[in-house]
Amino acid sequence: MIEIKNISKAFNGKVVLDGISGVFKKGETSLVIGASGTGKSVLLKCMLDLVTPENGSVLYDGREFLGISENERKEIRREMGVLFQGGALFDSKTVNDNIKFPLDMLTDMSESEKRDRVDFCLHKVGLDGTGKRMPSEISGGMKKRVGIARAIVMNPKYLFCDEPNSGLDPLTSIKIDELIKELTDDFQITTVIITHDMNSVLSIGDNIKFLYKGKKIWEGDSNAIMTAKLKEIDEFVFSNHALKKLRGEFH
Ligand SMILES: Nc1ncnc2c1ncn2[C@@H]1O[C@H](COP(=O)(O)OP(=O)(O)OP(=O)(O)O)[C@@H](O)[C@H]1O
Repeated sequence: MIEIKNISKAFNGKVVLDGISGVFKKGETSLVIGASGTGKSVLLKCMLDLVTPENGSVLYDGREFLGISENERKEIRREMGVLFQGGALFDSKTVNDNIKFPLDMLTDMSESEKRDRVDFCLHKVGLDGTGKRMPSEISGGMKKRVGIARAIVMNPKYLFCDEPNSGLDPLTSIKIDELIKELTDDFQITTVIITHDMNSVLSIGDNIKFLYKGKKIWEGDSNAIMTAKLKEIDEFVFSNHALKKLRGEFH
């Protein structure tokens, strides 16, 4: 479980996050949603300590993450996996070596142990047999899967996904969502996903935190969001033409 308390951040006097609190539960896919520029990525960076908030705390299973020594922070960092927007693979490394990278950097496992772990993760993301390919030789959806395999290779307690569906077609997006959900469930990970994909909201939104102009103005699950009585949510949810049509606004 991750708990954030009263996170606030300003850049050059402009408030970007305004006292955000909340809980991300183990075994759940928790989504942070909201329009562009509303502070989602900055919140994620605060949780990863890539940006220092002016105020607030981030607790990983009760352990404070901000303002602690680098050694203590390293311990918690080893328990995190991050799927960066666009996958962020090393173009000059094979799929195998991309996935193995955190093991090389952070563990003293033997080469054969690392190979087993990489094979296991490749299998988990449905990419058996592709380890020797280069990133340039695989599709966008496969690159995301490789990014996910790398994010779970250290067997993380916490998984962060920044816009996991960006640049993917709708069907591939659904498959990536399903994969993240399945891994979260199988390994009881606390998963935090930044998105504005309504399909993800409806299909894997165990918990949804809705940000608006730097504040969390609503929280609930994928069923509750469809009937939430907030103008800002209505604008966000029904900005999608298909959903508007379902509601009968188009004739
Ligand atoms: N390093 C920075 N310096 C100054 N302003 C920043 C910095 N990082 C983010 N901002 C500002 O903070 C605000 C929130 O940005 P953020 O990237 O969190 O939005 P977002 O909700 O993730 O948007 P998107 O969905 O488009 O990715 C924006 O106005 C952005 O310009």
